[in-house]
Amino acid sequence: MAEQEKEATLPSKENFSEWYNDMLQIAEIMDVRYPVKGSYVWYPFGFSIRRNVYDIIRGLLDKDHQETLFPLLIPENEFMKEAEHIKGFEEEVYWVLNGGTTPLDVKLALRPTSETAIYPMYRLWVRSHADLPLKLYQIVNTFRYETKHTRPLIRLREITSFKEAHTVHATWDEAASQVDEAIRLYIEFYRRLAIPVLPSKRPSWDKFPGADYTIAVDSLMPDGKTLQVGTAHHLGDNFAKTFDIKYEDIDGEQVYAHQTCYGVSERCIATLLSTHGDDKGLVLPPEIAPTQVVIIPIIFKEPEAVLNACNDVKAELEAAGVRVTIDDSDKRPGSKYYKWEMKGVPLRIEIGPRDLKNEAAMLARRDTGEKEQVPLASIKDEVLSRFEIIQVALLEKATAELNERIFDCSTVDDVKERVQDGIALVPWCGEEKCGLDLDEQAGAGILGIPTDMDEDGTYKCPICSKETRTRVYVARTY
Ligand SMILES: Nc1ncnc2c1ncn2[C@@H]1O[C@H](COS(=O)(=O)NC(=O)[C@@H](N)CS)[C@@H](O)[C@H]1O
Repeated sequence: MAEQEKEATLPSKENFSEWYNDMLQIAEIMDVRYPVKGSYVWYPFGFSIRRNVYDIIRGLLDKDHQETLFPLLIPENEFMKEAEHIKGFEEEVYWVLNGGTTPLDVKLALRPTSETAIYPMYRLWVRSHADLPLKLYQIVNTFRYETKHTRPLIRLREITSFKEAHTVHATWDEAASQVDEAIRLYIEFYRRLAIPVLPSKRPSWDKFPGADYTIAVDSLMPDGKTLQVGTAHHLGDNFAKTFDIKYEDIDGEQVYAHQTCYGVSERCIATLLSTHGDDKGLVLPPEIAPTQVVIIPIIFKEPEAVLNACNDVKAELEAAGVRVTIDDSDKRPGSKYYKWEMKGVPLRIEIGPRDLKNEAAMLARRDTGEKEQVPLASIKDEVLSRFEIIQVALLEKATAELNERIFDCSTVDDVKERVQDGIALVPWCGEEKCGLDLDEQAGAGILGIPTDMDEDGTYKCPICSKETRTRVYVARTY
């Protein structure tokens, strides 16, 4: 990529929307200039972040799932089988009508999600209870003709990094346990990105088309809006009945299976970059960072000795598995600091002639800016221990920021005010009408009922004043 001619500066993160757009370009994450609305191009640097992030979710899934790959094109007759599902996607699905100049005899859908591609095959694969549970996932591109405002990493028409898992179980309860397991996996996945997320059960009008219920995890973006960064759906036996997915149980009876599906997209990267970034650019958790350490030689005399010391440190860190580079370009140190801070490199090591004399090096943390001189003899341990410290510090900081922006509210006016900054926790009687009225009056919708919160109080619905023991998250959303 052409180096930035002059050092483009980011707007303040206070102006999140502008910061976000400029960050994607200046830090070389995604190039938004591709001539198809809702389709964007990964820069190699952004793609290496994506690879590190998706290696984490693969590692978590591979413990008891198998990765696979299904076709992109779905024949109309299969896509149109499950009524609820169609209703949910008919406005979003792209169709292929021709092969070259030949009209196709069967229209083909570009998968918006892959239930109707996978389940006809599950019908062939699932025969006996011994085949269950079946737990597969794939990481593919999917296509949704989004009519709302498209946004890189957040709302795409071509979702480039759609991780979708599809599981088959013998009973409704086993599928329900799998949904809970999926949410636990997502919470762990986001913990590894140092991102706190809020799990909640979506209201019935917001569940996945064709599902019995949906549990989602949401993150809070710097502008006070929440982002749905993962969902898990209990599909009951709805799709099994539609696609005839049955198994022979131990009594020899044919029984419809129960299923789940759960998905994450590149929104996980949107929240990673947005939550930890600052006015100088990205701040990356060490496990994700394509470059974890950059070594800057401070050369104004004894260049040989300084560069030798830098190479020795690089070799020692590489031997310990650290992703490290030396920036020995002829730029002045300040512009080097700018570049690597923009790319979110967690640690910078500065080595100059004075450091050599003291057999030490200067270690600078990207997340706090803290600089400390450390002995060259223990540089490897100093670096590795700081990776742990940075990971914990980023998660603690993001968790504190989230908790400060969840507000107990009892009136509509409270909600209206508080959702400008974050998430309102609001009593709800459970009636859809009250939920929709609240959305209309407060300008923010019900996210869902927290699944990790024990309620022991009684409250009054702010719309109808009915007594209730249930409270819901309410927020402005992407
Ligand atoms: N247009 C989009 N751009 C980016 N991410 C999206 C988009 N639409 C949905 N997502 C993300 O993809 C996740 C899964 O999508 S979904 O519709 O909720 N669920 C499914 O499609 C199910 N088949 C589980 S994979 C959502 O939670 C959301 O985080």
